[in-house]
Amino acid sequence: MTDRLTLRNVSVNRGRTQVIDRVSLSLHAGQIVALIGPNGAGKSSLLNTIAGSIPHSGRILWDGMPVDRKCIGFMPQNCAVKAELSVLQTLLLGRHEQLGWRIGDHDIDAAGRMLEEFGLKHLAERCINTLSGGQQQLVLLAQRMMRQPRLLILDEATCALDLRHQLVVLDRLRAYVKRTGALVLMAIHDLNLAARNGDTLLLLHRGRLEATGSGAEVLTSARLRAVYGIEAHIVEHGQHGSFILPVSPLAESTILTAALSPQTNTLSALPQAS
Ligand SMILES: Nc1ncnc2c1ncn2[C@@H]1O[C@H](COP(=O)(O)OP(=O)(O)OP(=O)(O)O)[C@@H](O)[C@H]1O
Repeated sequence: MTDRLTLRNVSVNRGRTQVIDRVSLSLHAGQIVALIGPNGAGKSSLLNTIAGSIPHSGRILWDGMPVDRKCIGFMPQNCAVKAELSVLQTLLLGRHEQLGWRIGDHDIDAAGRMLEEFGLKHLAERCINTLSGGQQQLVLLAQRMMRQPRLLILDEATCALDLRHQLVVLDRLRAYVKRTGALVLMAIHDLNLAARNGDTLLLLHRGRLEATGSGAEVLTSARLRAVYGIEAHIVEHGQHGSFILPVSPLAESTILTAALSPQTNTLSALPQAS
């Protein structure tokens, strides 16, 4: 049986405000799930809750059991490192639960392979707090993957990366899912990246799960208008599927009244990029 992450009626309060409102979902492992939604929608709150960092009501189960934190790799938003550790030491810490008094050759080899995979080998001896924001983000992601988690939870883990590194990371995550059958759950703001790389998209809006499905199912012009408050075209692009072309923000007053009208989802008149 494939592992499954199940949420039943999960609600979260922060301060006096309910920020997650009765979210229920069921996600099978062996896929990348992109969690999207506007600023303040509750993405980080939901991920922190699943990772066990925030109290909640309702049930969160992994394969029918309460989630064992040992099977989770979690990279929260803005998790810059201040410690004076080398990049190699930082990666090895990803395995701290397995490390005994000695660090074995296989751990060093695994860290070496991971550094290579992420193009970080030349930085192995550098102190992590001297790296750029994007380099740190890559190191911390590689560290989480050193744990070989069954459930990898990433909160905007590509936001500091240039375009090439974003693609490299998503490529690595895809390979990881294929190799291990893990579930990757990642909050991401770039909707095109989410649609292209997410097997399933979860759209969160004001703490509620607004839509679930493939990129084409979730990201319609009408939804972008109603949830994000933007006018956008969904441009069909042959074998690459569709992509979102943001045009303009709606006036605040229009956002609340934006209707969900499926007829306006595709603008086929736009020129197709070659
Ligand atoms: N520590 C906190 N105390 C009180 N309210 C909080 C706290 N952290 C977040 N919130 C509120 O919870 C709501 C959801 O915030 P959250 O960070 O989960 O959203 P998000 O979708 O991740 O946003 P972003 O895309 O901006 O990162 C927001 O209204 C935010 O102001």
